[in-house]
Amino acid sequence: MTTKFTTGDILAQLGSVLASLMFVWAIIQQYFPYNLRNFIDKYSQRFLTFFYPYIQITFNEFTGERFKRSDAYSAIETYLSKTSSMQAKRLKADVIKNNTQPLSLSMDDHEEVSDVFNGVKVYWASGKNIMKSQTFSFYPNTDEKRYYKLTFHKRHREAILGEYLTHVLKEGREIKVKNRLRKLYTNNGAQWSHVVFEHPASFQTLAMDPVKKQEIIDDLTTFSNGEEFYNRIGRAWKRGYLLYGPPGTGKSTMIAAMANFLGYDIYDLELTAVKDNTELRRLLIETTSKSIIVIEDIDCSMDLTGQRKKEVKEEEEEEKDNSKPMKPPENNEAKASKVTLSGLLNFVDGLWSACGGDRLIVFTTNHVEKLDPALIRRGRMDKHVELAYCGFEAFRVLARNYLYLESHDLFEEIRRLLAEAEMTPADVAENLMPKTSPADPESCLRSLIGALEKVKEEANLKKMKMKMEEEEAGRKKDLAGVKNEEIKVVENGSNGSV
Ligand SMILES: Nc1ncnc2c1ncn2[C@@H]1O[C@H](COP(=O)(O)OP(=O)(O)OP(=O)(O)O)[C@@H](O)[C@H]1O
Ligand SMILES: [Mg+2]
Repeated sequence: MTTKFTTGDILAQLGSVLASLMFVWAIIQQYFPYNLRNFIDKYSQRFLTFFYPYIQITFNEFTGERFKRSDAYSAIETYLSKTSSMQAKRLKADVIKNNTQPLSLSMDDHEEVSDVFNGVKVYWASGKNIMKSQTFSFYPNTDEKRYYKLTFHKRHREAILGEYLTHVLKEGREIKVKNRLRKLYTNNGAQWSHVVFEHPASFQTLAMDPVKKQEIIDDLTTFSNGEEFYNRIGRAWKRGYLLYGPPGTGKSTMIAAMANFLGYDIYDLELTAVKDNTELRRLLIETTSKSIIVIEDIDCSMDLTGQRKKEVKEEEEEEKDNSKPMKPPENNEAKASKVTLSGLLNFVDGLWSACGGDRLIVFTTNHVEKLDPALIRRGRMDKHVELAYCGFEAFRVLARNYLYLESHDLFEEIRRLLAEAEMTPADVAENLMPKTSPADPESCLRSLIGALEKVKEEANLKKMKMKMEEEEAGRKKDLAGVKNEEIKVVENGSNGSV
């Protein structure tokens, strides 16, 4: 009869041999002189590696700099959190203030979990070394050095050291970016200050044509996963979006939805507060990767000749206001804007090539026709998105969000009216906002129908007025033509009489 040993049996045997050796080693450490201990340590390790086919790698929590947590350790911790929550018996929980996930879980000390990568099984164990403190303290001992130990068979050395570890670190970092508290930066002159970004907008709640929406989601996904692609084709990892449409169609809401979808920070750049191109460059270089840089109402922030309109307007008003003392000319000069279109274009084209990481730049405007074609050509603003008046599909999203309605008898009437009247999603949303508790969907829909009819009526009146004005102008023109003719005739007549 032959006895079969499973891999588990062999590992168990090796484990007990190791445990015995460790025990012997502990005794040796107590009683043998330092040199002899070193000697035994060295040769016992060689002996073990000869018979033990597994490789171990330790990732310490702190390396090098005393108070700096190792990036690899925290990426591994994040990477293992999902596996740990399913496999480990003892877990550590930490609260993270995040919209999507309230707790971060990791395995407790001296736990072990396994992971499989391309069919290869590896083991991750957590452990800690406690340093003996020389001083007495009432506080808990902080000299605990935690580590993760990765164990795998030596025949997989190449795959694990290369592909697997790269995968672990990349995925861990990505999850960390997604889970972090995101920030909204605004510039006060040349300084960024930030608050926590907690806008609830999402693509689900954004009312727009579903096909267009899916196109944008796909584009963003491709962009955010495109590091290798951008490297391969030798282009900076950036993408420009131009969002245009009338006020209240959801441009700012879409930016918030984009940031939530990608897990990016937002830098809301107020161009009118930036002194000159140098300051602009400095501000933009300070932005971090995985962020969206937003310039709202680009046509109002900057004139296409390079002078900011707001300030020019202010100056004009000041000139009109005689009660205010006039400022000395040099003061006015210092105040004039020096941020130019070419400065902005140079930045859009050039900076990201020098800074690593991915960035989206988003411009919004109510008047796309006013923008210089140089600013919005593809390559600078790669994707142009029109946020339009509310269509029926966009209305359905709002009805679902505001009133939990998938369908209703009044929907057909609303579909007909939306095709005839121009109303922004912001106005439609306002009409759908429940005015009673509990909400009465029908009265909200009727209020929307009333509002749409009013808009339609006003538009018809406006059209009629314009037509009448045109006809009046035409009549006046004709009359003027007739008068001119009469004058000519009179002139000719008088000439003839001479
Ligand atoms: N497409 C939309 N989907 C959902 N809500 C919308 C949409 N458009 C507007 N809203 C609602 O209307 C409000 C105003 O919208 P938002 O600020 O995004 O408009 P905007 O296009 O940026 O306008 P402006 O050009 O004046 O900056 C938002 O708070 C949001 O609740
Ligand atoms: Mg806006």
